[in-house]
Order: sequence, then structure tokens, then C-alpha cells
Amino acid sequence: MTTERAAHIDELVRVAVGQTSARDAIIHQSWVRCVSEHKLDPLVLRDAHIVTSGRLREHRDAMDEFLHTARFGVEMLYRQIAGLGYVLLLTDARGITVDFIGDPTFNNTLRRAGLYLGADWNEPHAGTCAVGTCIATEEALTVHQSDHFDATHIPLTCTAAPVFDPSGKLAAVLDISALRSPEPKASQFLALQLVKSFAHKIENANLLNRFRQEWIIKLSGSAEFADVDPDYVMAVDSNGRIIGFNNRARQLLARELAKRPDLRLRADGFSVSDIFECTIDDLPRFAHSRPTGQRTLRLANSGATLFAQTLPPPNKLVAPASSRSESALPTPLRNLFRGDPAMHHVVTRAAKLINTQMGLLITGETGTGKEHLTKALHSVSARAGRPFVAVNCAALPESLIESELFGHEAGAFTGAAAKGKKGLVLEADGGTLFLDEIGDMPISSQTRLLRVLAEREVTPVGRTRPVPLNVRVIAATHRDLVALVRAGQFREDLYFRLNGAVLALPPLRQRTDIEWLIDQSLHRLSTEHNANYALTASARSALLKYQWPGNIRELINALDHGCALSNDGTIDLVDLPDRIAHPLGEEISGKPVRGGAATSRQADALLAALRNNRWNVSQVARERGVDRSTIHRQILRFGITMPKDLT
Ligand SMILES: Nc1ncnc2c1ncn2[C@@H]1O[C@H](COP(=O)(O)OP(=O)(O)OP(=O)(O)O)[C@@H](O)[C@H]1O
Repeated sequence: MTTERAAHIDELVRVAVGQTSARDAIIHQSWVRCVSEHKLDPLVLRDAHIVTSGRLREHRDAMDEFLHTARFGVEMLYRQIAGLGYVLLLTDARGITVDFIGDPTFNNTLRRAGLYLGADWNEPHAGTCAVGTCIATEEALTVHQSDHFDATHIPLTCTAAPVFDPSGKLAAVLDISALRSPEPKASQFLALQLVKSFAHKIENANLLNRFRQEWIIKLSGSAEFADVDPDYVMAVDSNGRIIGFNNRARQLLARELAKRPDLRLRADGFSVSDIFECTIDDLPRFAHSRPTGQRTLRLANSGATLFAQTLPPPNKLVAPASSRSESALPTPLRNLFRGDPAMHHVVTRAAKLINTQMGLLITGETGTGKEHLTKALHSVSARAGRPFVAVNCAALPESLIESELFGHEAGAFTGAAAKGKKGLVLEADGGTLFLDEIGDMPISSQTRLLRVLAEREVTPVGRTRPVPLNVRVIAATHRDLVALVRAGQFREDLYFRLNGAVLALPPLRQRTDIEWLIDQSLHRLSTEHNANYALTASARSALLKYQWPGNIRELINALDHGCALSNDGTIDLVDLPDRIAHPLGEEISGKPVRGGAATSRQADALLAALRNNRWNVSQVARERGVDRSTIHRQILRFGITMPKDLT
């Protein structure tokens, strides 16, 4: 053992027996906790613990939407620190690393140090460390070199800040760590400010995303910053109740409520008028369009003044009113559409069937939201707290599909994983298994799947005894399964088992709520990028006219494109992808195009896209947010001749 490690262990032992230390109080207390509560032995060094990919998936699935919202902030933070040798970890509230960005050149070293996806940094396991101690104290901190309890981690410097959910519960921890750093702890001061600032941004983005349908109040002590970087953010429902807040707002509310013990006792929370000198009806007065100087709001209890900006719920601006049966749907399902009759039919039927064992088959063109709908159904079902596992049957190589789906024992066949594999079907046990592109599943796997569904048990390859299974299966396809059955490529008995009810998602071009979807998506992108995007009339009109072969996925990609190119958040026609801004494109050449005017417009646009991308099909598919196979099908359908086919 090195002298440094031995000295470190001596210091830990002295603290364990009650002596004082020169460490920061938060570190000293954590060391005491490690010994007295977590029963960690200073003499025992532990390797980093990385959870299995199955458990990691469960942890990630449980916070899927949060991760999606946080990703932009995570990437932005990483861009600022990458050159300084840091890696970035986002863990859940239990200390499991659910997102990670680091330089792949150092993968092995980082993995050994626990700076990796799936690493468990909870204090009871890893001892004093930035993530674990941040979870224990809910405070931002730096754990620098020998501040770590376990001498294995002495080379590291780690800085973490908590991210709270809108109800004030710890949701995640944001951490930046480096394998090497200068000796003085003060060298990490800026790192601490940076992580705190990004944790605050992620918290705000998550709050705004969660309460898209409600009033939002942003507040700051400075007139200039109320709009761009507010300190306090709150969500308010249509009755004026405060239903969500960021951590700074939570602390502000706690300070205000400390002077009003009567309010703390009320079970139904408190309203804006309990906290501010205003009511819900006053909120439009604080809209962005009014000069900041006129947007001051006084706190009712302390009398302090803050500058405010309010955002109305988006449906107050653009959505047609929801029907009564629509409002009766649980929020995740209601948020899938607004007033479109086909969607209304699909979603209300699905809501009734989700807790039955009836087979559900979701059909629809690529990008219409088959997986999105299934996730929403899972989230409102009785299985909500259990795993959601999505399998793309078309993406699994035929030789691996059975072992990936049904698992295998250790050494069951050449190339089998050394420890065996649970299989995706068993990973979904208790929850929902989404089988996407079921039409692409090979016939032999269809036979096994049918047996699993019929007998409700699964036998991993190499195992003799079956394992009981309780899973809700939802399948999806954009292919014509009846035609596949007729062609002998899909088992008829499996088809009948899966299609107890068929939910046909409409293509985007047929949806009556496309304008609402555009505004929703734009609102979400504004939240994610902390910006205020708006469309010019000509850009909006182009979006409404376009035919959307890649459906909602293509729409989101096009808006993303628009946001990236926009000036000051205003998305004009020129900021949209060419095929949408100029749908007539260039004159089509090659073979004649069949079909009516709309088809011909689509063909023209595709041809223009192919030319612009030098006939690179993958590039066009990426640009449109669709599969390569979709582009190939369209090339055939429109009779476009590719240069490589010309002799
Ligand atoms: N109702 C909706 N509201 C907002 N976004 C949606 C909606 N439906 C789908 N999306 C978004 O559109 C994109 C495509 O959705 P999804 O992956 O569910 O489509 P899909 O039909 O399963 O596609 P594929 O057939 O290609 O697998 C995703 O980014 C999803 O979040």
C-alpha cells in the first residue's frame, strides 16, 4: 500500500473514533456516516460497481422523459468542460449513472474508476463521493482527491449538484469528475459554480416540460434576467394553485410560508394569491410582450418585489377546446392529440384495453407515434412502476434474435455471454413489452414467441425448466400483416393472438390537429433550448401544406432544423429544410411518376433531396427522420432512377 493511502486510512480511523479533522464539515460528517451508518471499513478498498445492462435499462426507463429533457443541458455542459479533462455523469436519485459523456479514448481507465454508464455511486456503497454525499445531504459539493472515503478513489476530483423534481424531491445528480487535478481544492471552485448552474437549468427545463399545459411564472430579482435566466420558476394550474416549482422557488416559498403557519396546514396546497399580491386572473399582465419594468410582482408576506414573466398554457393560444371525453383521459394520453377524431378513437379505445390481456396491435406509417403511444399507455396502466422494454425486431440480427429475446444460459452456444443473458422478454417481466416492427420477425422466432405468449412462460436457450412470465405485449408494424400472412411470411396464429384489437394511427398529413402538434413541439423545443421560438406566417403555412412522409418524427426534425437556423428565435421559410420550404423542387427527370398532384409533389421533393445529398439515401433518410428502407420504397414507388442504375 502506498504511503498516501496508508496516511489516508489513518486519518479516516481517527475520525471514526471521534477525533476532529481539518476537512470541510460536509466531508467530515460523511466520513462519520460511512463508518457509523453504512458500516464501511476504512481498511477495505472497493472496486467501482457497475450494474448490469438490464438493471441500467430499468433505471433509465424509469426516468426516460427526464433524461430526454436533460440531454441538451448535459451536452452543453460537457462541451464547456471536455477540453479540461472532465467527464460528465448524470445519476438517478439512487446514485446509478444513467447518462455519461466522456472521451472514449480513455474508456477502460474511466470504467475502472467508476466514471462510466451504470456505475453505482451511492454513499452506502461507494463511501464519501460527490454523487453519494450529494444524495445524502441534497447539497452541491466537491469531493476532492483524499476527501473520498475509499482510498481507491483518491486520484479523482468530483463535483456534483442535486437536481430536484417539480415537487421538491431529488430527481438526479449532475456530476463532473476528472482523473487528475491540481492539489488545492480551490482549483475546483469554478467547476462547482458551473455544475450548480447547469443543475438549475436542467431543473427548469424539466419543470417547463412537465407543466407544458399550465401557467408558468418566472421570477428574478433583476429586470434584465427575469426573461432569460430566471431564479424562480413555478407552475400554476387553472385554479391558481401552485403545483410545481424549481428548488430556488421551493426555498422562496418555504421562507414566505414560514411566516404563515396557517397555510402549511392546508391539504390542498396554496394558491398564487397566498404568496403574491395577485390572483390567477392577473397572470396575463406579466406576459413577455409588456416592458419588464411594468412586470413587478410583490410577495404578499415579506413585501419583497420581484420581476416576473408569465407563460400561458399553449392550448390557451392555439388549441381548439378539448371535448369532454378527451378531458376525461389521463394526462399522458390527452397530451397525444387535440381534437383529431382518428386519434381520439384510437386513444380512448387503447385506454380501455390497456389493463386487459387482449392483444394490441398498433399500425401506422413510420414516425406516426406507435412507440410514443405505447409508452404513454404503459405510464397510465397498472404496470406503470414496472419495466417498459421496447424491442425493434427489424434491428436485431436474425442469428441473435432468439437469444436477445428469450435469453440463454452461460455457455449455451458458441458466442454465448459468459454469465448468460436474461433476455428482453424476461426483462419486461411485470411490465410492458413493446415489439416494434413485428412483421420483420423471422418465422422461427415467431413460433417461439407464440409459445411464450400462449404458455406465459419462457425457457432461455440451454435451460430445461421454463420461467413463469407476466408481461403485457403490445406489437406494432408499418407493414401489411395480412399480406405477410397470405405470403406465408407471418404465422396466422400469431397474427390472431397479437391483433385482439388493432389501433391504426393516422398519418400526420390526415391529422386535423397538426397545427396544435406544431405549436406543442415548438413549445417543447423552446423549453429544451431555453429560448422562445416562433414561426413566421410563411413558415407555418409551408409546414401545414407539406405531406410529411416521415410523419411526426419528420415534423420534429424539421422544427429542430428551423430552430438551429433561426435568427433570434424567429423561424422563417428559409430556415426550414428545402423539401418543405420549396415542395415543388426541381423538374423531375428519369422515369415518369405515377399518381396525382400530391404524389407528384412528394416525388419532386424526394428527387430534390436526393440531388442535394448527392444521391446518398442514408443522408436523406436521416434528414427526414425516416428509415432508409422508407426512402428506398419511395424511390421505387415514384419510379425515380438513381444514377448508379443508369447504364
Ligand atoms: N402525439 C405525439 N406528440 C408529440 N410527439 C410525438 C407524438 N407521437 C410521436 N411523437 C414523437 O415522434 C417521434 C416518432 O415517434 P415514434 O418513435 O413513437 O414513432 P413510430 O411510429 O414508433 O416510428 P417507427 O415506425 O419508425 O418505429 C418521436 O420523437 C416521438 O417522441
